[in-house]
Amino acid sequence: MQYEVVLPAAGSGKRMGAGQNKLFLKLLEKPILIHTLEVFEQDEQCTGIWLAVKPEERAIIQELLVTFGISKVKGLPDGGAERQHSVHSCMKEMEQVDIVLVHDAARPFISHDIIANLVQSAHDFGAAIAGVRAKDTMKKVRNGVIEETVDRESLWMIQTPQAFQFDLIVEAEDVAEKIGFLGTDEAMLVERLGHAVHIVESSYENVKMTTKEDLVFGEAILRKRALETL
Ligand SMILES: Nc1ccn([C@@H]2O[C@H](COP(=O)(O)OP(=O)(O)OP(=O)(O)O)[C@@H](O)[C@H]2O)c(=O)n1
Ligand SMILES: C[C@](O)(CO)[C@H](O)COP(=O)(O)O
Repeated sequence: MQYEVVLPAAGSGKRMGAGQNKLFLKLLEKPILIHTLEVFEQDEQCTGIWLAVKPEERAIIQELLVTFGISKVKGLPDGGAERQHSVHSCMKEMEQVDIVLVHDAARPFISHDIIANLVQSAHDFGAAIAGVRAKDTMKKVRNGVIEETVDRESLWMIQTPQAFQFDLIVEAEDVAEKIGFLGTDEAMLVERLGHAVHIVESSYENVKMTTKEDLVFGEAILRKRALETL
């Protein structure tokens, strides 16, 4: 089942502390951004990629697309102050499609089988997001003191891709912009509309490259996968 993907790539990478957009940092000699783009370039079901970028980084990203042979990018709209704004910027330029995925460009390790499950679930139910079950005990903390231990059995660590029927996510983004609601993921915007969002079990390898430690994990995952192909 075909889909288009929105990849927000206009962040500043503050938590990475690299002094640049972390997506340009390399994992085994290839930029994080390219690792992620290649997943969708190589997925036959992906019919288009939309990349939200900082205006001052557009030229360098266009050069990277040519260098690495990424041909599916349909547009590079300006990113916004927040991740949600960057995503919405892409949505405003897209033409109608059935299913659209939103995926952090900082998550290079998503697999085609999980993407396919998300697309099918979004087709069936309207909205579906990737996640993994919490592995650690989770507690609410206030002023440095434990306030509550949350029942771990019902807790999931949410990732991207987040997959939606196009009209649903466009409505959710438009409403959020109109009322000034800011979420940390797209699912929050759809939940606010009262629409059920389904979970699709993902992989613990689908790590978002956020802090320097994640780069170590990332290169280890790449080496592991290289050994598996031998
Ligand atoms: N205004 C923003 C903020 C983030 N992103 C993108 O959204 C994804 C997830 O965001 P995050 O991991 O938080 O990236 P940064 O915002 O760059 O990181 P930080 O919060 O540490 O600055 C990344 O691919 C990032 O490039 C974006 O397109 N526009
Ligand atoms: C969308 C997300 O990846 C789901 O876990 C996460 O909320 C993004 O957070 P960030 O601070 O914008 O990286």
